[in-house]
Amino acid sequence: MIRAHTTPQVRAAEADLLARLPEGALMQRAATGLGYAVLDLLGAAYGRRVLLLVGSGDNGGDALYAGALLARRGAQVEAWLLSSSAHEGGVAALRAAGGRIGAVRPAEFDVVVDGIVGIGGRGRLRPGAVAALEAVAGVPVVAVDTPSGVDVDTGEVDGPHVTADVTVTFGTHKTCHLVDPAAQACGAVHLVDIGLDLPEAPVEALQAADVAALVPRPHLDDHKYTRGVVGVRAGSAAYPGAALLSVAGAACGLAGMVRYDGDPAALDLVRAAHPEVVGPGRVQAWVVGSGSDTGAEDAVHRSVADGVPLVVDADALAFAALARGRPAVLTPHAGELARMLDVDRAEVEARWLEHARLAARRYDAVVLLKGRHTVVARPDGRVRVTTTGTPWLATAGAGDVLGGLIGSLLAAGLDPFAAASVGSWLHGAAATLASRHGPIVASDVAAAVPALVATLPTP
Ligand SMILES: NC(=O)C1=CN([C@@H]2O[C@H](COP(=O)(O)OP(=O)(O)OC[C@H]3O[C@@H](n4cnc5c(N)ncnc54)[C@H](O)[C@@H]3O)[C@@H](O)[C@H]2O)[C@@H](O)CC1
Ligand SMILES: Nc1ncnc2c1ncn2[C@@H]1O[C@H](COP(=O)(O)OP(=O)(O)O)[C@@H](O)[C@H]1O
Ligand SMILES: [K+]
Repeated sequence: MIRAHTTPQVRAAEADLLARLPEGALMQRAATGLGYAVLDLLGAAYGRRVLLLVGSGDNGGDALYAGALLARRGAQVEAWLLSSSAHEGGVAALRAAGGRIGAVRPAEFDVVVDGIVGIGGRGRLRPGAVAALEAVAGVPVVAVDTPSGVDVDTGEVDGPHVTADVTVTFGTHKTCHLVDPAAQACGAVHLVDIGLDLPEAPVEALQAADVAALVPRPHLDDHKYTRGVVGVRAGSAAYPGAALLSVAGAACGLAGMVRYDGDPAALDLVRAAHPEVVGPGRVQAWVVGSGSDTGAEDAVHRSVADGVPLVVDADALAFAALARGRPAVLTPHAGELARMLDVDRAEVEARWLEHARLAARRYDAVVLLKGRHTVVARPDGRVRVTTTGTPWLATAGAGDVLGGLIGSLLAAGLDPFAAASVGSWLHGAAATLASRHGPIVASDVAAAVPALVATLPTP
């Protein structure tokens, strides 16, 4: 599991550790990890030209000590001090190692180390920092802890900021490493363990091993009913394809049986494509709404009345309030969530975390906000971010497949938060697997799920 802690949590853990370690030890751990990460990127130190952008705090201190490490290995290191003060020990260490302070000719560097601000950054970057970033545009950047200029604890970006190739963070991940738009500014994120002892994290990202432990697998004595039956109420005369794709997601093999109880107009198509799918009857979970058109309200009513967990997607999201307080997963994209909350789509896309959490609280259900890094929020504020996937997944009908897949996980007994986060992880990873030979369509994603599950590590 990747865990993202808040700045106050990191500060508290740091204070705890600082009290037990010799002075400067923590920064040495951080700077050493940073220095080797820069070395990794450069391939070698000797003769390479490194520019440190140094702010007034400990983030700049990390950059200066890492610069000293690189200078001792033969790199030409220069530090551009962006403030009237800089970490004194770091400045002395860089000088002692042969590094230079000031007199910078920006175009000539192999890498820029962004030590402007980390978790102590407040508000927009100051003009001097913005000018420095403009001067080094085009040079690869390693960000220290966080890309300067992004909001560390929300993932929001409001103004100029660093766009890094690599971000080297310390002790734990922060929200900005997972949640867009800030996550897009991080590049590859590398975590350096500095020994912090941390509490439970409010934001996390499942990894393959976590998914392997959560994904339902049949027991020796299971039969189809004990594995769970998922029912699909999707599709309409206008949108029969949505029925097919929802069923395709539900019929990836993770539940024991799939029932189709949608528009009769789509039934023959469903039967022809999925002969294993049966008609209406008892289910352990419902998937409602994809392409449901005018039948959406009735589908939500009947599914809620059944008392089993449900996935509410697409057209049914307009009636999501009917599922309030039920074990439910609502699966809007940004435009749909904007309508649910009566705000502009741009507002949602600027503040993913805030809006996913707000909707989860307001609808008292798990909300899965679809995007590049999908955000899954529980009413109590806990969040999982999906980091699997590929831009090829932005294809019509992919959301229908996701709804069906999550429904099958609910039917198999996963709670809504687990079903949503595991389903979303599998969906993204299946898209990546399916797209290894090129472009994909939604049904390719469903078709790749079984092969993907086969690659999961044995728990
Ligand atoms: N907390 C921890 O556990 C550890 C922290 N370390 C480093 O320390 C950093 C935090 O250091 P600090 O608390 O000194 O804070 P930072 O160095 O992140 O930033 C604070 C400094 O930047 C200036 N500043 C704030 N907002 C600015 C803005 N918008 N534009 C320009 N300058 C701005 C402030 O005047 C302040 O002096 C971490 O990000 C990490 O790099 C590591 O050395 C080791 C462990
Ligand atoms: N840029 C992107 N990178 C990765 N995944 C994306 C991107 N854009 C969208 N997605 C994913 O693609 C799917 C699109 O679903 P959705 O918007 O519901 O489309 P549809 O309604 O056509 O099915 C979602 O799972 C979403 O997370
Ligand atoms: K930084």
